[in-house]
Amino acid sequence: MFIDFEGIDGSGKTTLSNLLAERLRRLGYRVAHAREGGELRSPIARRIRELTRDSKLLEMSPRTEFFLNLARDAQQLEEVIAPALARGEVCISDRYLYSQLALSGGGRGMPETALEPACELASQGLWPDLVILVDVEPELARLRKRLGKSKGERAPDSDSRKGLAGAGLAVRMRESFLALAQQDPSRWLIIENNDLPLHVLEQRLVEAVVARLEGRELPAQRMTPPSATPVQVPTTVDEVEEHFFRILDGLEVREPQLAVWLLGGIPGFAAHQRRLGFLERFPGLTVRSLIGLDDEPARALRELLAEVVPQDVAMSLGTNPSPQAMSLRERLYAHAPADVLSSLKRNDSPEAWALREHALREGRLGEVLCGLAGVDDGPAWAARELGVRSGLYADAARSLTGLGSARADALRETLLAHDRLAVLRSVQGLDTPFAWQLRAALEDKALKLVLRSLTGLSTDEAFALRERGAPLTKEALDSLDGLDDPRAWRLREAFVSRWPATGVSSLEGLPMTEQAEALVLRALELTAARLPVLRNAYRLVAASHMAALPSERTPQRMAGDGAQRPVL
Ligand SMILES: Nc1ncnc2c1ncn2[C@@H]1O[C@H](COP(=O)(O)OP(=O)(O)OP(=O)(O)O)[C@@H](O)[C@H]1O
Ligand SMILES: Cc1cn([C@H]2C[C@H](O)[C@@H](COP(=O)(O)O)O2)c(=O)[nH]c1=O
Repeated sequence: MFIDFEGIDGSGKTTLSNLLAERLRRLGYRVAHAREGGELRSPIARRIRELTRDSKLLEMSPRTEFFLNLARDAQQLEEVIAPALARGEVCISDRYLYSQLALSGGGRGMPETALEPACELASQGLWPDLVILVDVEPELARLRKRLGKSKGERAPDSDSRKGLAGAGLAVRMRESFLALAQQDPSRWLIIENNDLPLHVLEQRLVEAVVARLEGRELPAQRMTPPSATPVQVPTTVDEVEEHFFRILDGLEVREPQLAVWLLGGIPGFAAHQRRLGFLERFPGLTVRSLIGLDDEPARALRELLAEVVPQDVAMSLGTNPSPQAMSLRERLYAHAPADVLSSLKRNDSPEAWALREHALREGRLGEVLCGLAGVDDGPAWAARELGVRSGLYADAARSLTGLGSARADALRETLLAHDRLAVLRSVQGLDTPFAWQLRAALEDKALKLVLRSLTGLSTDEAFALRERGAPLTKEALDSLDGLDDPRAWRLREAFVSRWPATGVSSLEGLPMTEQAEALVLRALELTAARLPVLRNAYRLVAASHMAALPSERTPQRMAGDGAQRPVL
């Protein structure tokens, strides 16, 4: 029997397919997993995969990508899947040709009728007996993936071609997978991976697959969580806090690390109380959740954990340039040099330069460059030039972020030949001819980064680009953070139903006016107050509570962190 796992990135395919293989083996079945632990078994397929992920290959067309992906699946089929089936084994695959239909069809917009014959050819008529669609809300999948990366489970792949089109691609792929499942209900089994602990999903999955292996019928196509009490949605922003912590209580039992992660950047007493509850089990994640916060409890927690998790403490400082943050960095440097140096962006104080000079004497040029964004003095330029001579192109490009001078653009021109995406990232917030030319050249190749580079811009050109991008991906709304322009409001209101969590987070930095409240409540209602939206809503509510406190009690927001919200 051939069992294929499908679903968007981060949906849980690798986790669940590995668990199933293990359980079936323990039950005595002979099982071959074509991608055990996430690694494709065929070396040729692995080489093709590298090609499809290479972020230098921005010109790869959707058709080329489709044929390469087919080649990868055809090779896995011939080298691994077909022989395992011929030996009479149960063969499990983590993605197969359906992924290519969903990516190239739903995701990239190629006509499915044209794709199907090519898939048929690649499959040689061999299609899975059972397809398990691990269905998850894309925002939740993104959160879990980010958390996994922060725990070091996965290598960071910010510079893979994957994801360059923006988070909207996963939303379209999910819709495609669900449509494929609907067209062929006897072959597809849908497992929702939103609210159930892994061990429960695993058990249900094993029972369903064993039923199929024993020739019994599958219970139902959709394995839905048992309906709990009717969903309650906040009807005023004052109810958001209670709802958020109630949902967080449930999550704390199932996925405690995700619960800590969701506290990222939330100010106020209630969130600090929760952090204390997590401190012992997850000190690193807990201190990281202080990003953007500079109140007394945040400072005390950092002091407490400086020796225990120095890297996380350094990260949690963001780019705060306060004297207290600088003196903590001096203590942390010996244990977390890269994170300390990276947190010196826009900081040209003598203390920051003392740290950089120390690092340069230790040969840490690349790490120094990573924290030079926005610094425009002589020593910064000397470091950049040395970086280029040493081949540190991406780091040199990073160091240019926020600089709009002719000198910065001249260096960008040089760096373009080496790393276009790094240069694109460096034009964030710039309204220069160079920045606009680059955006135009890369709009169809790296829409996510192009849209992100608009953060803080309110020109007509920036809004025109956002309007083109908003139907495709949420990053068009991300770049509205803090903008109170009528055009920003029109975009939020038009697209909050498509990108509800981002519609809410784009209100960051704005007062909680009636218009903002209405948008937040609409997003909550549209999504039945699902976690990613509820979490973003609570972050706004908590910030507005802080802003309403009498000024002597108002915890300071981190200076220098105006444009920084935790990447969740
Ligand atoms: N129900 C769950 N509870 C807790 N963590 C989960 C759950 N489902 C998935 N995860 C976590 O989410 C992350 C993504 O899961 P996984 O790697 O299995 O997804 P995937 O679909 O294989 O992703 P990709 O296609 O990107 O490789 C992992 O860190 C995994 O541990
Ligand atoms: C570019 C891109 C691809 N996918 C899908 C389609 C492919 O079959 C697989 C390859 O990825 P994997 O890491 O080897 O599983 O992923 C996608 O989901 N999103 C993308 O941006």
